[in-house]
Amino acid sequence: MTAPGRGTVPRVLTIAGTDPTGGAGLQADLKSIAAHGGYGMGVVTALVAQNTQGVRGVHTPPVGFLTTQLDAVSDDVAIDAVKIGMLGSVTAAAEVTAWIARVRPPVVVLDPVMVATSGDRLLEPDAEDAVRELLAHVDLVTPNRPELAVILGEPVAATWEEALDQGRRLSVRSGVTVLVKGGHFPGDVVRDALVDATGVVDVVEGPRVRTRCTHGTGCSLSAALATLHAHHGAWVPALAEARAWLTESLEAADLLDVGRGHGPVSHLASLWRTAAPRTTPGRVAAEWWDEIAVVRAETDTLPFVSALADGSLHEDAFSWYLAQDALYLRDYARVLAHASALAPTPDEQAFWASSAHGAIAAEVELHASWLGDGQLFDARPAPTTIAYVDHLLGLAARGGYGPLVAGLLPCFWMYVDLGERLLAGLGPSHPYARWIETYGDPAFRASTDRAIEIVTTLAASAGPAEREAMLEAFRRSAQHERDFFAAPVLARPAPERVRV
Ligand SMILES: Nc1ncnc2c1ncn2[C@@H]1O[C@H](COP(=O)(O)OP(=O)(O)OP(=O)(O)O)[C@@H](O)[C@H]1O
Ligand SMILES: Cc1ncc(CO)c(N)n1
Repeated sequence: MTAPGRGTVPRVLTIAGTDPTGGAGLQADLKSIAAHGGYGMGVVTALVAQNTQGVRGVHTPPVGFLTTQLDAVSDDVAIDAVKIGMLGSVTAAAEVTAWIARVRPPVVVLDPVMVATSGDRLLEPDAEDAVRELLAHVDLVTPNRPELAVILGEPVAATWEEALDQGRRLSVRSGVTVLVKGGHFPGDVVRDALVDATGVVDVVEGPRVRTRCTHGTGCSLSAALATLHAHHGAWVPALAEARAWLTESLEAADLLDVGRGHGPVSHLASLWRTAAPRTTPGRVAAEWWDEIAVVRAETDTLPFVSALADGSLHEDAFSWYLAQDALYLRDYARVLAHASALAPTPDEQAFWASSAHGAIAAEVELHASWLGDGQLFDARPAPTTIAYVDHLLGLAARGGYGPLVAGLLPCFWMYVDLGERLLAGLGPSHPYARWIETYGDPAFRASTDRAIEIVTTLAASAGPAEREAMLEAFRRSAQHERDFFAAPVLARPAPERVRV
């Protein structure tokens, strides 16, 4: 998605009642306007104490204050479109009518709100005439089945054809385009029709979404139409786009899990699906660590790891493991050096270079102190060692810094985690104490934290595809870590070998 240019975001005002649960009224309108790329503004006609189950009360501020709000907007902002929802009272309807006549916004959509989805009245019965008067000043009116009947002073339409006929008559009488809404008719297909005074009828059909969450569909649709008309300059394409959006928003509505009655639609579902989900380095770290929870648990329960922890590990198995680790470290250091070469900042460049140096130093130290005088004990790389190293060299060869450093991370993170836990449970005269102390060391923790910070900061700001590639590299390295620890016991069950 590209950022909109100057002057391309329509400024859309909703004049409506409120819904503190955010599914209908002004709150829903603002979400709908935003979902369609508009800048939403809101003037409150009435404060409604309602939720997904019903209306508890309505507080109407003095009508003079409604005008003060309206003028505050129109005195300052060039308005591109207006949507009018709940008016509540005769005086509010009259005030809004006078303001519209004065300001003459380019596009006005009237959703003649009379009754909430819950069945509660939102318009004083004596205000119906005032709503009819307002009709003369709007471009589109969007009544549902009962509202259409009330405005015409006729019985509620029994069939879709009857509703269309009522829409036609209303349009002829008022000169206003009517959106006849079919949401209240049964059937698997939901139809809406734009009817204009010349008799042209444009029907838009869509599947009926099986959900109880239809609270505020009318509000959201009319706000969407006001915004989309500002984009398209015509009602038919605006309705086609709004209906496709509404279907998607209804389909995702249950996932919101808001309220116990008729829940709201998920206004931003489409954007959430296509935009990269917002995250933070901390969240990435928590998710990725959790992502490898099973691999970590499998590593912890390996015979090699348990025997290392309690010190019962056979010396030969340990030496075999260390020889493999020395072989691993040599190439790991090369890959770290490659990360240093690719690093975007001097700080990261230095970090990976210093880690490369640390890995080589560790290899030299292993040779010197454990494996004896430069002789690797059984020094051919095992399949697990080759597999891990090849994975890392592959990441380096493919050239992407993100997946490469994500692939390097488990070698820090899983080791420090294991080292710290083994160190905490270290008994006296443990044969492998020195090895454990290396990895449980606070300096190694500090390096690990820096590596986590570099990788997760990069992942948090990456697009979805790059982040997934990084996670995949991280996941696969974690599996290689586990397999590396599984190899000594699996490859050489309790070897009774004599050292030469
Ligand atoms: N279950 C559904 N599946 C698909 N579209 C629906 C569904 N329910 C309503 N719609 C659509 O939602 C829009 C509003 O419909 P409806 O006729 O119910 O308006 P409304 O009664 O003014 O809404 P509300 O008072 O709930 O805000 C219409 O475009 C309608 O076709
Ligand atoms: C404020 C307000 N406007 C409209 C509706 C219609 O759903 C509602 N429930 N609340």
